[in-house]
Amino acid sequence: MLRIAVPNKGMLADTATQMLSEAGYVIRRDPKELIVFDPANDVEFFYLRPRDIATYVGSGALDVGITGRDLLLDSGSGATEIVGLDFGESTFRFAGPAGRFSTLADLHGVRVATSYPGLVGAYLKSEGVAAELVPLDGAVESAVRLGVADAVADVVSTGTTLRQQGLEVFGPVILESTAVLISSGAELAGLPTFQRRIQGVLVARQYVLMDYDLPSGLVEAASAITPGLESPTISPLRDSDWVAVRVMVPRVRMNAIMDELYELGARAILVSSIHAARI
Ligand SMILES: Nc1ncnc2c1ncn2[C@@H]1O[C@H](COP(=O)(O)OP(=O)(O)OP(=O)(O)O)[C@@H](O)[C@H]1O
Ligand SMILES: O=P(O)(O)OC[C@H]1O[C@H](OP(=O)(O)OP(=O)(O)O)[C@H](O)[C@@H]1O
Ligand SMILES: [Mg+2]
Repeated sequence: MLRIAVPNKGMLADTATQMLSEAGYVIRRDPKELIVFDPANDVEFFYLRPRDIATYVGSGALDVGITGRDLLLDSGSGATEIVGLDFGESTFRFAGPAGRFSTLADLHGVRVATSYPGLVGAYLKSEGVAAELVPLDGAVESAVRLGVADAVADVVSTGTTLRQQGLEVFGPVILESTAVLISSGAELAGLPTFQRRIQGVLVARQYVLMDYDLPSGLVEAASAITPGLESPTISPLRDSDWVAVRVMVPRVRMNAIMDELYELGARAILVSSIHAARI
């Protein structure tokens, strides 16, 4: 049986649970439930703090898990990233009072507050910067105003929290983070199926199905616009001057592609959602 760690709270929890539901797994009905058994799929889900998930998976206590790349690296655990999950994107940055710092080297001998001491310590070491870390549990942006640190290193999403505290980012991006699927490295019988199901959810979210009618002489030009994953499906129409084309296209490009196809001469261009996929 595959044992899977899922965030029980925080920024990643809702989307992670929704992905599992879309992948056909049993999810918890009550936020207080910590362990959910899914006998039909031979898996067990453990709802844990996102910050602890890499530790459980790295130790081999659990087989796979969903967490943030930043949390995985901060943990220093031996778990490995299998695939990015296209949600929970953030950047990890240094920030300080507006105008006070401009480069990484300015951090020499300075106090840096963070709730990611493993990640930040390793980064500063690799860059040869000797700063003093001030480990905090959260809300680190307040540390400068309150005088316990000179700068912070933290997750930045919209940048609103920094701005409200009169701080601005400086220096290089420490990390581009996203939610990731991580594994203990053990080769387990159920793992390939779980991975394919998660991949199927990603594909269903990233792609749409596009159908259009096309003058048969334009197939090559249209295939250049919509090459599909393998190759577009071309079906005959009753009017032999026309064909029907069915193809997967990236959701973010769907409208631009419809415009290009229409200009080329395609008509009756229809888009539908993909509910599940195995690629
Ligand atoms: N706007 C955001 N704010 C905070 N975390 C975000 C944001 N966007 C994405 N994330 C990601 O979510 C994860 C952090 O999740 P979460 O906030 O639940 O953990 P935490 O900060 O350690 O816990 P808590 O806030 O409950 O103390 C990280 O991987 C982070 O990169
Ligand atoms: O750039 P923004 O959109 O403002 O988001 C970034 C903020 O969100 C997170 O805080 P969270 O709510 O997780 O609280 P925490 O600091 O206590 O972890 C993060 O630690 C930043 O403080
Ligand atoms: Mg947080």
